[in-house]
Amino acid sequence: MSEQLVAQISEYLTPNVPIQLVSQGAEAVVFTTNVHPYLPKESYSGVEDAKFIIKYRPSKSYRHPSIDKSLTKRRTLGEARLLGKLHQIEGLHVPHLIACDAYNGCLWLEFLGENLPNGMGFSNLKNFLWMYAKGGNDPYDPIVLETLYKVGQEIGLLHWNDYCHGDLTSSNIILVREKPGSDTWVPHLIDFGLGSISNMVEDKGVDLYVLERAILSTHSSYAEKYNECLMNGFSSVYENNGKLGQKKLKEVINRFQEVRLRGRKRSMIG
Ligand SMILES: Nc1ncnc2c1ncn2[C@@H]1O[C@H](COP(=O)(O)OP(=O)(O)OP(=O)(O)O)[C@@H](O)[C@H]1O
Repeated sequence: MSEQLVAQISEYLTPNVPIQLVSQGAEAVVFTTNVHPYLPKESYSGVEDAKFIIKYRPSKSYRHPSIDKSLTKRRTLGEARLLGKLHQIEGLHVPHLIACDAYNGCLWLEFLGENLPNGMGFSNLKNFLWMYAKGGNDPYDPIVLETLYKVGQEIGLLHWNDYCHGDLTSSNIILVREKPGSDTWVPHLIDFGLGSISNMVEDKGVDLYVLERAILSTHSSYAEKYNECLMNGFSSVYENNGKLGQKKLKEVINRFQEVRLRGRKRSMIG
């Protein structure tokens, strides 16, 4: 990370907020901190390892300052609003929004997940599947298949409620244990920077295709079964919604197949 960026963030957050870098993407820098943005320390300091996420969109010097300010504000506010709305959908899991400073491009979010055993990395879906594919475990362990089904249900709920993710990779799905020590995982969807309210089957088909490709490219030997479990979970949400659900499911799946076909043609042509 450049010195200029570190200085920009440190000045904004002040030395009272110690931060640790998690990732630096094209648009945002993500940190963890043990400081809550507004609760007094006494109210959570008893909680072991209190941790929060800070997602910061730094200003971009290559953009005109006024365009930069308005883009930063719009994107930060957009993600915060979406998280707020998604949080109200029963059964859907996204991080709690703790605070939003749209003018400075900053979101504070609930920290989700944990480090997987045996140095298998952070508990996102990608690493979780690696753990079962590589770690001498059964890649078709019932825990894996059940977790994938639940991932499909999360996406089904998102789409059924007419929201789309926009960047549905296996790293943007964080798995959280149902209870400490439990082997049951609850998938949470993160990173709604490209998310939208959309009833368009095209957007839904693209979301499904992006995730299918992500699983195919990292877990090719098991991808067929994995994607089947995902789609079973996805379909179950629509099928629980009667005839309308069945009709809409057909539309989404048809479009998903079209998107897949377009993707194949594109990769054949190069
Ligand atoms: N609520 C959270 N709990 C735990 N980790 C998180 C959370 N939000 C983000 N992260 C971590 O930070 C990483 C980047 O976050 P996010 O995808 O939201 O930012 P981004 O800048 O859009 O990233 P990218 O450009 O890589 O897609 C995630 O892959 C995850 O490891």
